[in-house]
Amino acid sequence: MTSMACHHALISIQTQGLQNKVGSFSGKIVSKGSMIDMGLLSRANCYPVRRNLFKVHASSSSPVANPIQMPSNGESKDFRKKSDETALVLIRHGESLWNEKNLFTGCVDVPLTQKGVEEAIEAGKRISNIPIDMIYTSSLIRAQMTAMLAMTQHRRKKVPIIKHNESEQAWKWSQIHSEETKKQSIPVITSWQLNERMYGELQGLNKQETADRFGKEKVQEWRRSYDIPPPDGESLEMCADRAVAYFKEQIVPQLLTGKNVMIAAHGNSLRSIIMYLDKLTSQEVISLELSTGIPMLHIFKDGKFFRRGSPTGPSEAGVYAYTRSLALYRQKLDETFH
Ligand SMILES: O=C(O)[C@H](O)COP(=O)(O)O
Repeated sequence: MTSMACHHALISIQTQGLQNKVGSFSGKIVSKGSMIDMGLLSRANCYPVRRNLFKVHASSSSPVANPIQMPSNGESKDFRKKSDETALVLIRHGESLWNEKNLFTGCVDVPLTQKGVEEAIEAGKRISNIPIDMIYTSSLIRAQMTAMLAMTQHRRKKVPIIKHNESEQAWKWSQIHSEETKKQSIPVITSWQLNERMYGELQGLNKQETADRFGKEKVQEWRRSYDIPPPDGESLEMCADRAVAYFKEQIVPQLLTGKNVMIAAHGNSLRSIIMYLDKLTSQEVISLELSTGIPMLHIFKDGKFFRRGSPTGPSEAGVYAYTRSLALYRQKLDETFH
């Protein structure tokens, strides 16, 4: 596959040097999977209090194969046959006001532009036929806006609800006291560990002016290398230490219980997670670029992650025919919501 064709197929991922590692991005060739570190899953949790708060009953999940609740005699009935695969959707937030101004943003909490809002809605259309049972976002508003706006387009029409975990009281005061209403909602867990890499002394500086001042190569090294941190900031490796650890400790257990998960986060926190999922080397991750507002799909099956490319192809069939389970899910949506 030429790099142009790859670029077209995946849009946001620069693939040079990556094809051999992850297989074809056209979706026709199954990509190489990554074994989950099962040892880490059972390791003592770093966030014991939070973990209990986040526990969601497995019965509220929507396995890919038969996920939706079909109305029957005016009542909802679950169609839940255990599926052996779950979907993992990753999405970088839409354009922010500082992306527009070309400023280093990092952990500064900046909202989306109008274009970013539109990108999030467009992303939502592209994943509107993919099951989503849980959403994880960073604690930054641009990722949260993106997740919420994307979900307005989902055909299942469940309501995404932020689980407030800043205190026991906030948690308690935001409880839902109807099992039926709970079934029609999607928990949204916000977590600082998914935040953008902290850009240190670069935060608020113009990217072009910084390159002019320190040299293009130096700035590119700060922005894309694996282990060289920007002044007083986090390297990708440091960002991975918290983002990938959170992914393994909090998100993988949800996938293992059959939950379909969406993560709305940031260029570099997602690069570190994709590096883990696709087993990229520290050299390969240098050329991994994520565009704003482009969703990416992985399938989790038998403890491995399979990249399914980005659901942005010209025809949706090319996207959703990737797996039989996703095709079945879509068929159920067609039958129920048409
Ligand atoms: O934090 C930022 O400035 C951007 O969101 C990501 O920056 P990058 O393109 O340098 O990775």
